[in-house]
Amino acid sequence: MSVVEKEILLFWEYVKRNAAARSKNKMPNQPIKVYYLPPSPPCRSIIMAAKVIGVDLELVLTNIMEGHHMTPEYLKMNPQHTIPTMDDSGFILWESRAILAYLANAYGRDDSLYPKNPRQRAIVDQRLNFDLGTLYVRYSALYLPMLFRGEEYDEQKADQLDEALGWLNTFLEGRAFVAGDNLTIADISIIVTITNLEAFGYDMSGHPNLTKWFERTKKALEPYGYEEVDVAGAKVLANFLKKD
Ligand SMILES: N[C@@H](CCC(=O)N[C@@H](CS)C(=O)NCC(=O)O)C(=O)O
Repeated sequence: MSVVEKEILLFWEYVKRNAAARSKNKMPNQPIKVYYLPPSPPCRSIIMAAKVIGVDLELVLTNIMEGHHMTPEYLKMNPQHTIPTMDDSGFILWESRAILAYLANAYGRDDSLYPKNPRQRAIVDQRLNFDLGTLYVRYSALYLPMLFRGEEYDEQKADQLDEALGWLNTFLEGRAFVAGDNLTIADISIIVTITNLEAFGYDMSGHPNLTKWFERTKKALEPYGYEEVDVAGAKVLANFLKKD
């Protein structure tokens, strides 16, 4: 066999192996359960990502206002008692960003939502960690006391949130999406906070890259439930804000 024939054979084996691995991974055997509540921001990101990926979810309403997350059954599954929690044929996972990465890895048609290239993936991970450790923390510090305890707007906390939005604005310099040229799970994780801010009337006009990205990402997610899932959930939360 010539060298060229050997190369062709090896390549063909590689194509077949990959196709087999991909088709094995493609669809879950049973519907993936997600314990959720519609207005919950991290739950909204999971529902939109599943639609982008094209995987069906069985949504299990879990009303944390009524303690559905504190039952012995729920605590056995997730001792940290948070929503969203995912059950994929007995594989239990919580923390929305970990769930996003799992769904994209396990069921993504390709790796565009969560790249396999180490450096590209590292940028997506950096954005997800920024979201978890900084943006969502600063958003929560300002708004959760206002939403659930009727507290007043705190200027110092607002400045800290605006500083985080400024960093996000800088990350977006020369990029269409938060981690590069295409939509990734980092955009889907971050947009839910930005959608809340819009619903709460937060002025983001000082961050032009951010506002342009927001419009672009809304359009990208429009076919995947942006209005029905994300905006609708944010509006429910906005109703909790004290009106002057
Ligand atoms: N970092 C977590 C946050 C999850 C979280 O705090 N969810 C809230 C609802 S939005 C919750 O479950 N609260 C009830 C509790 O913590 O007991 C994630 O992204 O999944």
